[in-house]
Amino acid sequence: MEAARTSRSAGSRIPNILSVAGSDPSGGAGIQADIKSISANGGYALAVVTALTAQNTLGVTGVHTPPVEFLRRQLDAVSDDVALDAVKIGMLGSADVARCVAQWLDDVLPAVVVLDPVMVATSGARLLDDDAVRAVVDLAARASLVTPNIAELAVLVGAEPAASWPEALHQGEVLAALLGTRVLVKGGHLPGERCPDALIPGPQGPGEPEQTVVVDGRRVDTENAHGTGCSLSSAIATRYAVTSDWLEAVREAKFWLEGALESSCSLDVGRGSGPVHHFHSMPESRHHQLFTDLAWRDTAAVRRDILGLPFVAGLTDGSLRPADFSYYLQQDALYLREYSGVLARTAALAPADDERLFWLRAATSCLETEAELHRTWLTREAGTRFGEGSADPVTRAYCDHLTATAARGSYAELVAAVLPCFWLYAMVGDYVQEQVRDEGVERGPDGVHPYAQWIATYADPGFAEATAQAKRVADRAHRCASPTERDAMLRAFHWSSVYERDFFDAARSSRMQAGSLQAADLREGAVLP
Ligand SMILES: Nc1ncnc2c1ncn2[C@@H]1O[C@H](COP(=O)(O)OP(=O)(O)OP(=O)(O)O)[C@@H](O)[C@H]1O
Ligand SMILES: Cc1ncc(COP(=O)(O)O)c(N)n1
Repeated sequence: MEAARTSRSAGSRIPNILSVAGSDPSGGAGIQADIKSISANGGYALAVVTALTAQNTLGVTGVHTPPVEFLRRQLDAVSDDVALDAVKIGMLGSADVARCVAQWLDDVLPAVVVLDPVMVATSGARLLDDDAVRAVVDLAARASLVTPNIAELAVLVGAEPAASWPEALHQGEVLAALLGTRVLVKGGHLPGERCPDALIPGPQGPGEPEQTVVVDGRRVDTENAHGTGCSLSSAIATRYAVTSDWLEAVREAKFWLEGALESSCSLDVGRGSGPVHHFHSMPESRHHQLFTDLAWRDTAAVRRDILGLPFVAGLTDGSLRPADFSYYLQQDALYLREYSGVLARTAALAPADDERLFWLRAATSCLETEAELHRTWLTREAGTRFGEGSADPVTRAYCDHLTATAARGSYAELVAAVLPCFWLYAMVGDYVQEQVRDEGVERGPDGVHPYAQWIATYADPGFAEATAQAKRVADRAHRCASPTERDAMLRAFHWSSVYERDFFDAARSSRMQAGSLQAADLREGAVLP
């Protein structure tokens, strides 16, 4: 039964998928699994409850079935208002319930119906009365796809459970012919290293595979298979509503379920057969993201500012005034002295030897390698010595921020505060080097780029490796940090990034300030100091 009522508008809208199923309060099967599966597969989940079970991962201790009149009310409430792209049916429980749902299907004629003929829970509890099988078969004839497991397949065709895959396929073909609809035979309960399913076509229609297609799959070694049938059928209904292709829907749903089974180990729910992790491939919540991803995203605007600074353009095409570069280097030399002290403090707080060594090396190299560049340039070009002069307001503020964090913050916060000095320099170094290479920009009078040595220092693979290591340490610290500490890390990273930006621009702003001061004072006829 295809067609009749279709939803308001096809296309890119998120499809509405209704689950009509029993409730599993432990969340692994039934309507709870369906809602997660539909959501994880890109649908909007609606849910009508056929029965309430009292169950957990160990078993079912009770079933309560509300009056069928109320079931019909729930069904009508949904279908009177919402255009349904697909309906997935799970636990029916009794013949009355099955008949009620069948009647509603006849009245509403949903475009797509996937029936998972739930009969027995993994734990062994019966979820369908003995006398209800006939009513389920009647209902199944109205479905677009039926997805029985090995035991359910046997009951539906009135045979013993298949002991082999070929036998299961044969029973699937018998059922498809009996019902006149598609059947998905599931290999989950058969032994073997593989876990194949097979889509057996119903009556031929356009786009319908003519023959049975086996969709092979790996068997995941896990005890957590509670609710796989519910999750699979909901996923297929959703993916079909998106793709309009049964085979594609089965392939996508099975691939997704394999991941959910694999990731079930990241959950810790109950002592029995646990649930699968429905949201294994969804972007993790902000709480579970890497610090470096969060921090990088949060400071995108600051980085845009940095790459747009005249200082960076001047470094790239060599047009940066040597006086501005000397100013910058002089401030940087003052900064590096304090920064190396802060790195040494970071080392002192480090929880493990490898991290301690890393920060100590960074503190040393900061004074040795980087300072060398400053020494050479400053002596040659500016006639001053490394660390001479006084800190301007930006340098002062940046150093105060770092030393305050070193004095009062946790290790994680301090790591976040020192990280931008690695990361943003590596970024600028790479950016400038790439531009110089790609655009063949101006060289100095001797054919050499005037700032080649600076560029080489920060675009150096060794510096890139140190930056990568600092990022790994920050992510590790973030994983162990409390929520308050995590917020503090983001704030510390943000402020250091802002200071980095202002630092690159400090020579120009101090010149502009002096210039505007001069202009204003001249206008007023004042005498400059
Ligand atoms: N260990 C496993 N590894 C990989 N796939 C599995 C595994 N167990 C089941 N599956 C898959 O899960 C889906 C459900 O299969 P299964 O035969 O277990 O249905 P079911 O018995 O109706 O499920 P449920 O356990 O929810 O009752 C099928 O696609 C099957 O291939
Ligand atoms: C409400 C409800 N519906 C379906 C199942 C079958 O799932 P499983 O076979 O994994 O126990 C269940 N246990 N509970």
